[in-house]
Amino acid sequence: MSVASQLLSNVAEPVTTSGAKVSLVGVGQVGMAAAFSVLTQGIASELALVDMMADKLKGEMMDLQHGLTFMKNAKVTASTDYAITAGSKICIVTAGARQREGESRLNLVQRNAEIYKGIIPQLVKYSPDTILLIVSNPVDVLTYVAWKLSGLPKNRVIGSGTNLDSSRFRFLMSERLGLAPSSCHGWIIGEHGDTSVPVWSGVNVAGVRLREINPLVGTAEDPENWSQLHQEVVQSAYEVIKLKGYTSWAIGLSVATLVQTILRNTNNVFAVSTLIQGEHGINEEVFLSLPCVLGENGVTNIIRQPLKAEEKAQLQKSASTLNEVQSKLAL
Ligand SMILES: NC(=O)c1ccc[n+]([C@@H]2O[C@H](COP(=O)([O-])OP(=O)(O)OC[C@H]3O[C@@H](n4cnc5c(N)ncnc54)[C@H](O)[C@@H]3O)[C@@H](O)[C@H]2O)c1
Ligand SMILES: O=C1N[C@](c2ccsc2)(c2cccc(Oc3ccc(F)cc3)n2)CC(O)=C1Sc1ccccc1Cl
Repeated sequence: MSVASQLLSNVAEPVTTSGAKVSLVGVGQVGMAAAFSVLTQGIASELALVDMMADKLKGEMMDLQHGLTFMKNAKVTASTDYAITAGSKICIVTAGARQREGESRLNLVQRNAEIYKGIIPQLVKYSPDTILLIVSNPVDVLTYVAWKLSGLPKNRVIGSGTNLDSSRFRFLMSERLGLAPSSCHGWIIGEHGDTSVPVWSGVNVAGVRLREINPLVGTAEDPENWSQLHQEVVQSAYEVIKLKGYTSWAIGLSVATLVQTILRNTNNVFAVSTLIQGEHGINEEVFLSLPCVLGENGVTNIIRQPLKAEEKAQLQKSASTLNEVQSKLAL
């Protein structure tokens, strides 16, 4: 008799398909930061990794497995075969090509859309009830591409959107006020990246709107130049790239937080990319970020934020731009 059979007195067969399985495609800088965050916070009971680079994939899996004694236990698997993702509650997609020096966003979109054609149908084949969480850039267009390729309902295809933009904004606000970032509230909406939209009317601490104190906050006439905070959100992205060559920890933590909210059905609100056709006078079939209620069924509600005319105009401009880009894609 084996040691195991002498050691273990069997009572019942263990369940093999865990209830909190998360799959992650793309074990690059962002993917591994997200994987590490999900595991160290004990968010998933099973984590399946997929990538096209077999050696890196196996190495990352082994390295995470070797740390499991220091974490709440989880099953960590990896394969270039999407069958490993079967039964996933959530599939995170960070796979994609990075923007080349001088490459247009449209060209990047087309390259990544092609990559998605090999990923999204496979994920849905093995996990037809999954929620897709898209991170690859340009994230808003690629969330639309994932929605179209997957055939899933709009509530189950979510982009990380301006969740990272908003967390950077809250950190920068906290630095100005000497408060914890979690006590500084501000929402960045619309298109992720350079053209995101800060909703200045809602920026507050403990419900005290900065605009109640200084009505010029967020305007060019503001002597304190609070609008620089949003410029710094964009600048800091470029600065991190210049300093370390990529970004990982903040986006990884933001993805893990979204995953936790969905798996635990906690109905927290985050700025994520969702199909916003019908909101704020937008008629195009585009994904942009608004404050969304997240739970086990994905996006269950969009918060109806009162927006200034200028903020609405910026959203509508982004919607038109994305619609133009999407119309050129062969999906
Ligand atoms: N949404 C956001 O806020 C945000 C923030 C940071 C980065 N990003 C984006 O995340 C993406 C990943 O960034 P990164 O720094 O991790 O890049 P990376 O190059 O380090 O990793 C990408 C990974 O994808 C894999 N991959 C590529 N094609 C694949 C395919 N067809 N199938 C499976 N795997 C494939 C690569 O092998 C690589 O391991 C980029 O598009 C980046 O712009 C988004
Ligand atoms: O922090 C980040 N690192 C990035 C990156 C990561 C690895 S290579 C490039 C990065 C940085 C700067 C510009 C840059 O250009 C793009 C390119 C395509 C695109 F769809 C969005 C931004 N990308 C990806 C990315 O989305 C962020 S967040 C961010 C980016 C710009 C402005 C504001 C924010 Cl919050």
